[in-house]
Amino acid sequence: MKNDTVLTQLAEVLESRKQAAPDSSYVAKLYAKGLDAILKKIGEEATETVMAAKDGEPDKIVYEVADLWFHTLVLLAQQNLHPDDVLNELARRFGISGLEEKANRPA
Ligand SMILES: N=c1c2ncn([C@@H]3O[C@H](COP(=O)(O)OP(=O)(O)OP(=O)(O)O)[C@@H](O)[C@H]3O)c2ncn1[C@@H]1O[C@H](COP(=O)(O)O)[C@@H](O)[C@H]1O
Repeated sequence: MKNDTVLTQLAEVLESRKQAAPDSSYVAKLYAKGLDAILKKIGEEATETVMAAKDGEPDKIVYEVADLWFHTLVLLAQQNLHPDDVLNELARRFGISGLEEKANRPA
């Protein structure tokens, strides 16, 4: 599966969990707990990412960044935002820097 498809399909699942009973799934439970609980998870996962990087364990870094990204995706959904909003912002920034790099390149 292509990586952008993973994000899109996961976003659809996260959206569907808004209609689910709180005790039916991890994400539904997190929505029910509210914004502060989601933000707390993001803080925890960010700290775990830092610790994994300090330990210098590549597999652990990937695992913790996946947890961090996942919980930021839950936040986006809870705020009625979509991963594309972030990807579009990154693309916009990349477009600007890409143009700057091109302008600075010798002809
Ligand atoms: N990608 C994930 C994913 N990554 C991490 N997690 C959960 O995030 C939590 C990570 O927190 P911790 O490492 O602190 O572990 P924990 O101690 O169990 O967490 P807490 O109970 O303290 O919150 C774990 O419970 C993981 O199961 C995820 N839970 C779900 N997904 C995806 O989200 C979809 C919907 O999930 P459900 O709503 O659970 O069906 C699933 O199909 C998956 O694709």
